[in-house]
Amino acid sequence: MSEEVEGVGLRVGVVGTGYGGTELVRLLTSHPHVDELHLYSESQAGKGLGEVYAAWRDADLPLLPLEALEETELDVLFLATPHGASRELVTRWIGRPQVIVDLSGDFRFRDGAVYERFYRMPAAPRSLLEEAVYGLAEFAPPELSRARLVANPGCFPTAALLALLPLAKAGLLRPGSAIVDAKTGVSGAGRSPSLATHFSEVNENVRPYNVFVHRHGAEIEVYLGAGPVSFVPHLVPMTRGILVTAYGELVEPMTTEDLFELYRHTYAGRPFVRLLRPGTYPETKAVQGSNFVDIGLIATADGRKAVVMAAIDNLVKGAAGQAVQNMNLRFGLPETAGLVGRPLYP
Ligand SMILES: NC(=O)C1=CN([C@@H]2O[C@H](COP(=O)(O)OP(=O)(O)OC[C@H]3O[C@@H](n4cnc5c(N)ncnc54)[C@H](OP(=O)(O)O)[C@@H]3O)[C@@H](O)[C@H]2O)C=CC1
Ligand SMILES: CC(=O)N[C@@H](CCC(=O)OP(=O)(O)O)C(=O)O
Repeated sequence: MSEEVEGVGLRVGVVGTGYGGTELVRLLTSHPHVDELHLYSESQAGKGLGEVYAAWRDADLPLLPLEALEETELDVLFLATPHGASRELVTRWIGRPQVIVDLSGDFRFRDGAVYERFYRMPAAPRSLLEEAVYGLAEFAPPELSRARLVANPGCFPTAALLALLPLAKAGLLRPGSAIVDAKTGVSGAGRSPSLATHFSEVNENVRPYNVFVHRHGAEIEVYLGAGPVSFVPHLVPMTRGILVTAYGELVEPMTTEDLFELYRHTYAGRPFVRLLRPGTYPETKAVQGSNFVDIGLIATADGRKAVVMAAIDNLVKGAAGQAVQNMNLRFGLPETAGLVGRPLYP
């Protein structure tokens, strides 16, 4: 899918050896335009990645302390760190690597007060919030191509916004009518164990959580721009994947075929959006391990409501994959560079 761009070889760093950071390593180690890859870790510095993850036991990937960021010139630094930690790291290192791509929620809201309400911690300095470019890759603004700081979207917002933005941008979604029902795999909660992600709490169980108070509900509302959104996430017993089923009232009646044409037009030429023909619906297994988003849709018989379903891998399109896609767009590389792997199936 991707062609080589002569002469571009990036020096890349990744901070954090959690699930997001390690997924970045998986993608970046086979990226055709990454010349150098440096890994930084707060808790595991001095070890190799293979000591932290058995899957990497044969790899020569040393984990450097964060202070080593001082010593290396980087073109891109990915922060796969929790909110709060990312705020500190960006404040300290902005401008040193040419670009920082942050996977946390710290720079996704321009309005620090909204951030503080949902994340319950102090927001980053206003100048940085205003500078950050929200990297929903398929809708990224032209400023992405010169950004110093990219705020990689949340996993649920990525799926929900890709499902609903074509309608909202066309003025066809009735404000305040959107309902987003979402199911997520457990890796969305990161690698640190907790009671909620304990095997016996998750296995053979499905449960809603953070109903109407999840911070991703606020992120979806801000970037959808179609009034309040009712967002209900559910935890389901799988490792990777998000399936969003979004419902919205239409401002004017539409058929399923009208919807399909609108989405086909909106996503024409976007390599990671697989729009499914009416009558076919997305499933998480068909995107696992890949940067694809599969989108299916249908209108109600009276044409007054749309139901749009989107499936992504939360660790790829919902995190590390989209972060690499943003790096590609930022540096004028083929959008698909390093992201051509097929989904794992079954
Ligand atoms: N998991 C997912 O599906 C998604 C995650 N995200 C976001 O991406 C970020 C990373 O998520 P994920 O990898 O899943 O989380 P994990 O909990 O698996 O990993 C986070 C890593 O951050 C590092 N870290 C923790 N505290 C600090 C600190 N104070 N300073 C520096 N580094 C620190 C640790 O790495 P080390 O031990 O090496 O120090 C830790 O392993 C989070 O902000 C998350 O919200 C976004 C979208 C989807
Ligand atoms: C299963 C699970 O717990 N998922 C996480 C996903 C959040 C996330 O990763 O996103 P941020 O970067 O916005 O923190 C959650 O619902 O909070």
